[in-house]
Amino acid sequence: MSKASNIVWHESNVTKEERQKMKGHSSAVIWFTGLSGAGKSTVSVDLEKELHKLGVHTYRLDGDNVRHGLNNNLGFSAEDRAENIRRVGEVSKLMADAGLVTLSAFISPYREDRDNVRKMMNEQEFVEVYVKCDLGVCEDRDPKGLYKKARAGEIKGFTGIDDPYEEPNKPEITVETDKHSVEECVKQIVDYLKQNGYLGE
Ligand SMILES: Nc1ncnc2c1ncn2[C@@H]1O[C@H](COP(=O)(O)OS(=O)(=O)O)[C@@H](OP(=O)(O)O)[C@H]1O
Ligand SMILES: Nc1ncnc2c1ncn2[C@@H]1O[C@H](COP(=O)(O)OP(=O)(O)O)[C@@H](O)[C@H]1O
Repeated sequence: MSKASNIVWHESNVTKEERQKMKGHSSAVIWFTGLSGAGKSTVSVDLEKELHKLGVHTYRLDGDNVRHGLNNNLGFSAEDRAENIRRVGEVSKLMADAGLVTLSAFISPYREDRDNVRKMMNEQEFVEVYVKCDLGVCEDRDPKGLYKKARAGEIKGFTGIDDPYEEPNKPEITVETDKHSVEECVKQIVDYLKQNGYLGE
C-alpha cells in the first residue's frame, strides 16, 4: 500500500507495445527461484549471453548484486525477504515496460512472494523457472562456503538449513541442475521462449 496520497499516474507517449515492436521481441520477466548453490546465477548468466547472441535486449537482476545497492537495508527475515522480492518485482515490471527481457535470480523462498510478483504483470510476461537441485548437492557445491557456515551455526536462518524453501507448484519451466549440464538447462529455457513466441520471428 502506498503511504503517499494525492499522486496521479502519468502515461508515456511511447507505449510498451511500440517499444517491443522496435526491439522485435516480447518483454518478459524470467524469474529464477531455487536454493543457494542451485545454479540460478550460473544459468541466468549463460542464458543472458545466449539471448544476447539472438539479438534480445536483456537485463539481469541478481540477489547478491541487488542487496549491495537498492536493497542494502534488508536482511533475511521473512519480512525482509518479502520486501526484497516486492521491490525486485517492481523493478522487473518497470523493465518489462521498457521492453526488456529481464532475468531475475533470487532464492525467493516463499510461494506467496513469488505469486505476488506474478500478479504485478500481464499473465504471459512472467516466466517462473524453478532451478531444482537436491539440497545435498547444493551443500557439496557450496560455492561461497555459506552452507559450511550455516551448519557451524555462524549464519542463522539460512535457506534449506534452518529457514524454509517452498517449491513452486506450477512453474513454467523446471531445470534440474543436478541432472543436466548448464548448457542443457540454458537450451531448455531458450527452447521454451522460442516455442512460446517470446523471441519474435
Ligand atoms: N540466511 C541466508 N539465507 C539465504 N541466503 C543468504 C543468507 N545469508 C546470506 N545469503 C546470501 O544471499 C543470497 C540470497 O539473496 P536473495 O536476495 O536471493 O534472497 S531472498 O530471495 O530474499 O531469499 C544468497 O545467494 P545465492 O547463493 O546466489 O542464492 C547467499 O549468498
Ligand atoms: N547444471 C548446472 N547448472 C548450474 N550450476 C551448476 C551446474 N552444475 C554445476 N554447477 C555449479 O554449481 C554452482 C552454482 O552456483 P550459483 O550459480 O552461484 O548458484 P545460485 O545462484 O543458485 O546460488 C556453480 O559453482 C556452478 O558451476
